Amino acid sequence: MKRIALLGPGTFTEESAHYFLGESNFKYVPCKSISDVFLSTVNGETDYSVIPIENTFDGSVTHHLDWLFHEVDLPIRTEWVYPIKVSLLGVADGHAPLAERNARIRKVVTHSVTLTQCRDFLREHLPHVELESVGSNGEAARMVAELNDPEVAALAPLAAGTLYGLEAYANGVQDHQNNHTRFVLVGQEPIVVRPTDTRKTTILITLPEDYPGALHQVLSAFAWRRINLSRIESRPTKKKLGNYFFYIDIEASMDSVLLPAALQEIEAIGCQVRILGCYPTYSYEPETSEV
Ligand SMILES: O=C(O)C(=O)C[C@]1(C(=O)O)C=C[C@@H](O)C=C1
Repeated sequence: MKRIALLGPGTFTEESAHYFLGESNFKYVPCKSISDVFLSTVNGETDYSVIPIENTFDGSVTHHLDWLFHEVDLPIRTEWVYPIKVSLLGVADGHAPLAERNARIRKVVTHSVTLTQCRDFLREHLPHVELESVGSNGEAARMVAELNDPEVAALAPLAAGTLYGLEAYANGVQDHQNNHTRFVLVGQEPIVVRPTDTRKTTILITLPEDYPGALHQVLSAFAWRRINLSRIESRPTKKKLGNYFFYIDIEASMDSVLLPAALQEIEAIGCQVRILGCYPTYSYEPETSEV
């Protein structure tokens, strides 16, 4: 059975992987930090890693993109987009009145990305609390259960509350209902989850130095072939101040005629092109009762 490293237990990453890959088709290996997730696949302890890379409201998880460029050579094998619904969890208090509960809480523990997704909620309902960020939301829930302190709460998935025996003080507290996170599965071997017609290609491009208009030429290689780009992000190469590479998501497959031709044209002007993956992509289909 293939092994998959992910942040967990009790995280959104785990919940989304169970949803898209199935709970029993793989052996899931929960890790405390994202570097442990990456390294377990790099060191051969697992076959794949699940990495959150983008959120609707917080944008790219740049730290994770940088790992893919600088630290590891793990191709992207598939991608999925999953809705993030955050709950406020704490020790059971027999459903105390909301105002009493909010006044009692003095600290909220969560993952830094979840914090940015719940800023308005915190400002409105818990403006007085101390905020502590930890490696994952599952870890936040675990800490609150272990502390067993009614003054400390976690922002985490509802499932983490069930896992650690916490009460849900409030559900759906993320500031926007349309809150989604994009996850990628990286690893050395291709994987087939289920058939889909949608494929994407992700590339990393480093521009030649002192070549005026290089980025314009890169973009026009896609534009005149009518190849759609869904994301372009610049990140420092860390070699020299002002030196950047571009992380580009392309809505086309390397099996098409046009995309390899566009990449050849880009290489011909002296750009370095690294293909990070050409992979199937899945999106969440809500149950009809959820719509
Ligand atoms: O801590 C978790 O629950 C995670 O799965 C991590 C993570 C992230 O790193 O973006 C995943 C999805 C949510 O957007 C918030 C946090």
